[in-house]
Amino acid sequence: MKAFEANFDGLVGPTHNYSGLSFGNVASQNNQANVSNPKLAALQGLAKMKALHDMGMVQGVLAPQERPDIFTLRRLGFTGSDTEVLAAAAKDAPRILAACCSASSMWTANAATVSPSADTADGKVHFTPANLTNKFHRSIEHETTGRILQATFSDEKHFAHHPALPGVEHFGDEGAANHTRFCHEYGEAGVEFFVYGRAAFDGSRPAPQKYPARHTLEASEAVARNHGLSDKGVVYAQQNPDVIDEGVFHNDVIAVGNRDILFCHERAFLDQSAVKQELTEAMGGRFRVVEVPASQVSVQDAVQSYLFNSQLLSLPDGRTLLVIPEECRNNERVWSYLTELESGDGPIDALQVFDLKQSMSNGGGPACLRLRVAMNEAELAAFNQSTRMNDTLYSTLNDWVERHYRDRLLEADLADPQLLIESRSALDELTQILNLGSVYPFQRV
Ligand SMILES: NCCC[C@H](NC(=O)CCC(=O)O)C(=O)O
Repeated sequence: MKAFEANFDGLVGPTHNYSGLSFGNVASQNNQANVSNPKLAALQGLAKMKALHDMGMVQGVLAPQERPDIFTLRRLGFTGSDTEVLAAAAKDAPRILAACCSASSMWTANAATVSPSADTADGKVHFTPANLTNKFHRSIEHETTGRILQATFSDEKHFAHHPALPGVEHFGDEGAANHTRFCHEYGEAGVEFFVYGRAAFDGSRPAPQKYPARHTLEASEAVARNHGLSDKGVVYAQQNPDVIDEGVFHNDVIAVGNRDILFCHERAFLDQSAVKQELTEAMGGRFRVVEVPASQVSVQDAVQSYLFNSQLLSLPDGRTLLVIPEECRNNERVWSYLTELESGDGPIDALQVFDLKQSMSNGGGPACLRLRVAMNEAELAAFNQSTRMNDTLYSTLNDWVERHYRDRLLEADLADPQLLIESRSALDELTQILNLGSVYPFQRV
């Protein structure tokens, strides 16, 4: 059966803001307290989704989360009416309030790890929502993420859903941002490549010194077991701990892969030559690596431009496209590398630039915004078609954003009870547009 790679992008939620919540993520830290524009952020994301749909790619939408997260604030001891909860949190714990208002679920590369049916023992597509334990504001996503994934991929004949791993640092799991699947054809068994920052149960292994390694080897191994992957279909690699300390908080900031191509920086992995060899062997010798030398693009340039946070796509006409953020064009060294790459005879044929500045300013590029789900024709027909991008859904969602979103948000606005009302009424309407049922806590009380 023919199979395709679908990209499910996170729709940016109405509370998108810059709160500097992610220690180790340079953009998040540098833009703390800047004014955000949630409306523009959502429209920029939708424009990318529509463009991929127009290229003939299968494109889906994943709904954002309910924020402000009143339910978490109540768990933390804030009481009274919703308005009183917001006011008390703003007064006594403004940083906790900010964490409970983040629109960070937009970066759906962190939503889950997905294994296509060709790789799994039971022949189903498997999903494990990432626990995102390392950052409090992200650790409160996985439950609702799981419900949104179940509402998007609900047919039990084809889709299997697991709960997130235990929410402790030993099993820190950042999902598909640290997972890539290689294959020759999407419908054939592939090689799932799990990249981790540290080994939690082995203190003798190297680890970053300055910034956290969010993802552990043990988390990846547990996901591989739960998904029923075969030993020969899995390769593990450790991220170079030094580059984590230079701001590479996820592997998708320094490497991206698709089919039989790995595009990465030469300093991406610990013992990089062994990693390349292991992947090549697992791929039966047919594997291509495009490795960018530090002499042309430094790790700092990669972190600043998000060159590797690109989408490497196989277009319907067979060409390979690299989808990059505008920041790549604005960096002289990166752009000169890319111009050479495009005109050379390597595996990357074309470039497409997108303006994703609102998301980029929080450390999320084109690849962070999407969750890849490779599916065969039967699975494609079985997922929730109301979440599939097309011309009608694009204009419906644009109109929905125009009606519900603000174009300016500061930390001081997060306690505004009106923002909570706006956000909930927008999401209530969205669940109808996307036919999701009651996935949000406020719809379930
Ligand atoms: N894959 C990209 C994830 C970016 C995300 N940034 C944030 O959460 C920043 C939020 C803020 O600082 O307001 C993160 O670091 O996990």
